[in-house]
Amino acid sequence: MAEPDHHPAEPNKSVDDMSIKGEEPPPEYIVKDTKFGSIESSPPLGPFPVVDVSVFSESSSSSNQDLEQELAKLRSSLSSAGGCFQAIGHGISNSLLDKIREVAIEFFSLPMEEKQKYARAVNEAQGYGSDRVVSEKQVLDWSHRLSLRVFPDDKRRLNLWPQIPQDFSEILNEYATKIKIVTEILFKAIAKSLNLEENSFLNQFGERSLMQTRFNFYPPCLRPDLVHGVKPHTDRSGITILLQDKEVEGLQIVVDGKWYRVPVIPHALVVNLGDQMQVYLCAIAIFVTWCLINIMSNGIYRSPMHRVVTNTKKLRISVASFIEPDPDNEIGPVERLIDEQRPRVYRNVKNYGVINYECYQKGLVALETVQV
Ligand SMILES: O=C(O)CCC(=O)C(=O)O
Ligand SMILES: [Fe+2]
Repeated sequence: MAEPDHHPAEPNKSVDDMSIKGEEPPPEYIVKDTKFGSIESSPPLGPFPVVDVSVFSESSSSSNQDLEQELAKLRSSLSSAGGCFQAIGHGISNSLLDKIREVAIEFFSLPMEEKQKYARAVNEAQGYGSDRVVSEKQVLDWSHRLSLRVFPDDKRRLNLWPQIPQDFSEILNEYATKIKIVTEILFKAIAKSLNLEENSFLNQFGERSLMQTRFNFYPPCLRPDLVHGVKPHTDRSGITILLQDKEVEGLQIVVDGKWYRVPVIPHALVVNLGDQMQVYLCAIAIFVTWCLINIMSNGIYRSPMHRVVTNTKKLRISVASFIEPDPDNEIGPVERLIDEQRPRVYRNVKNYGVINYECYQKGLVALETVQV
């Protein structure tokens, strides 16, 4: 039966099936528009600093000098140098990081029939499958995802949490709980790096902030030069904490208009800001100019443009956790910070996640569409 007009067709072949059979990517996967730069598997390694976040934790006994040094790295990485850093000293054990990757691979290796039990329904965000199709022109990405809401925990849709491997739910719960703690430490550190009150972001995100964890699977592709694992986008979140594959590279980030590879550091977490933080910080950055000399000289903290490329030989997985405020809250620059000298840059928006997703799937820059 034909799909109704308002649902552009979902892909009829699965990428893992095409990958196993060694099929060339069909036309709907082939990238034609190179507005964001052509696909290169090996651009230079990027200038993404490694930040020891243990110095930010309340129980830390590190010296003031160490704290200032890590805060300086945070500032430079989130403003000019690509909007991303790799966090070590985050307090999550190597064995838990390995376990979450293992259960991801075990799930992905199950027969399609089993995985389909957790299939994403058309027009829903959670579940297993390819990305939702929102436009006839959408170029499809060479990846599958399993997306699950993990917080607030009363909002979990447990029927979409895999039963095989058996310990999947337990490990995800343990991992997500630890990531939440890391996020709280980072929110406080970011506030500190801007000379803001420590709880500024925690208060804005609130007790019931959302956390969505997405397992990304990128099967090998015969023609990595023609497809994206994930097309160029900025994250819709406030902040994203990404566990990369332990061995296989693929993530690239734009710095000053050029693509750079993000190196694999097996037990580090890649941290980047998302659009919702950029909107919020935009107003704050103007408000607190006097204490931001070094940030203002580099622009404000940004949500970086990134993409994933595939390769011919190895499956790549990653586990991304997106933290954002309640979608029913209207977000936007804080009203009292806007006046004639400090004009509004972004309009207020509700449910920004939907705007972000539909824009990037159509090849647009999401934040540009909410500028005034
Ligand atoms: O797989 C990765 O390294 C990044 C994935 C990503 O950008 C995303 O899920 O938003
Ligand atoms: Fe992303």
